[in-house]
Amino acid sequence: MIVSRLSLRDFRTYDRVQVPLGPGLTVVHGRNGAGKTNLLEGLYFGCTARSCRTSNEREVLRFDQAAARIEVEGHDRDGDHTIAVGFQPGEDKRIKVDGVPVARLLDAAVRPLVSVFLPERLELVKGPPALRRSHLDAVITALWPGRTANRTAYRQALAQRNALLARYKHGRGGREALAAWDLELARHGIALRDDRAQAVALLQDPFAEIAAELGLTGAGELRYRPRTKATTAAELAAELAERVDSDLERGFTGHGPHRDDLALLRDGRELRVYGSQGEQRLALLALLLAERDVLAAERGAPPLLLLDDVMSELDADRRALLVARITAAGQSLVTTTDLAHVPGAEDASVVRLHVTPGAVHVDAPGLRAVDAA
Ligand SMILES: Nc1ncnc2c1ncn2[C@@H]1O[C@H](COP(=O)(O)OP(=O)(O)OP(=O)(O)O)[C@@H](O)[C@H]1O
Repeated sequence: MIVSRLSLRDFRTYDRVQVPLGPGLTVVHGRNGAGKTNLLEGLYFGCTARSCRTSNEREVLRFDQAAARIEVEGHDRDGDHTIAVGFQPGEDKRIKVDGVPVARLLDAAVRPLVSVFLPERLELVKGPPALRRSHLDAVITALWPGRTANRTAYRQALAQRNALLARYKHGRGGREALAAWDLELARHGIALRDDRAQAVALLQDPFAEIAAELGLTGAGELRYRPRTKATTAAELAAELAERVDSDLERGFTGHGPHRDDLALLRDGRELRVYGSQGEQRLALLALLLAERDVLAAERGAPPLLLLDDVMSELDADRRALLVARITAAGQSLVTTTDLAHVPGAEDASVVRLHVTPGAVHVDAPGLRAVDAA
């Protein structure tokens, strides 16, 4: 779905605001603290029913307000669509797609896939492996939605096996039942390992190429680090059986794809450990852009790309390359304090949203003008 309009009510700094989005690039500009990221977050919330900034979603309510409402309008091959999200802390979100209530927005076929770059997301490069694993798994879901069921089955088998291990550790059960779960876990584990390997294989070349283009010095590399060396379910089950004594002692499963990592490297060294802040930012941006290319190739459409404040740390040549790349296909929204930092921002095809606290001035000669405050 291409988003054509975003409406926010009582979301962060916005009382009521309605803004258009361009089919290509939309640039959100304004001084520090004006509310640019709030607008980007509102768009993400409208497409996913989640915040991309905080796990404490209460924070998105405008100060002293009880409820927020976010609406996203757009269109795809099948026609026009509307996604509405009503959020009131303590209650289930009220989500409607084309007027029909749905329990989860992430399963809705019409919603756009969204990829977001925020300074907070540097944790993906710097943080623990679990963050990169779950990011990689989200990419797999976006690439091949049908494969999500295998991951869920793996997680369930792991929870069952861990429950048995914990019971044994506390003297409440034997170890006989474990073998059955080993096979189940191994079967789904090998499939999960294969999916991750396949996704990383698709991402590796674009990641290296884009990292170089954005100015990462040295060779950028994405490397999948599976825990297991097994290539079949039987081999993985055998590995699990070999380690069963230490698992019983610990009370949980210490081996398998739930311990995998995705390494981001520069000249063979981990950016997580050795990368500067600037290098880590470039690597994150390269990863998101590589995913966008791969998704465009596999799914026929790139995700909506939201880039918060990426321009300030790039030199003029890199900015031009980045804008050329993101405007080549798909829809994107970029925030900046300075419009001059986005080459081509003045083009007639670009929608410019000038943000001042609580209000947005729309400059979109190619679209119907909307002024909102
Ligand atoms: N729930 C809320 N209700 C009202 N205002 C809020 C809320 N949450 C944050 N703010 C205000 O939003 C402002 C920050 O907005 P935002 O993060 O969008 O700024 P920005 O334009 O992206 O700035 P920068 O360029 O510095 O990153 C702050 O003044 C903050 O007090």
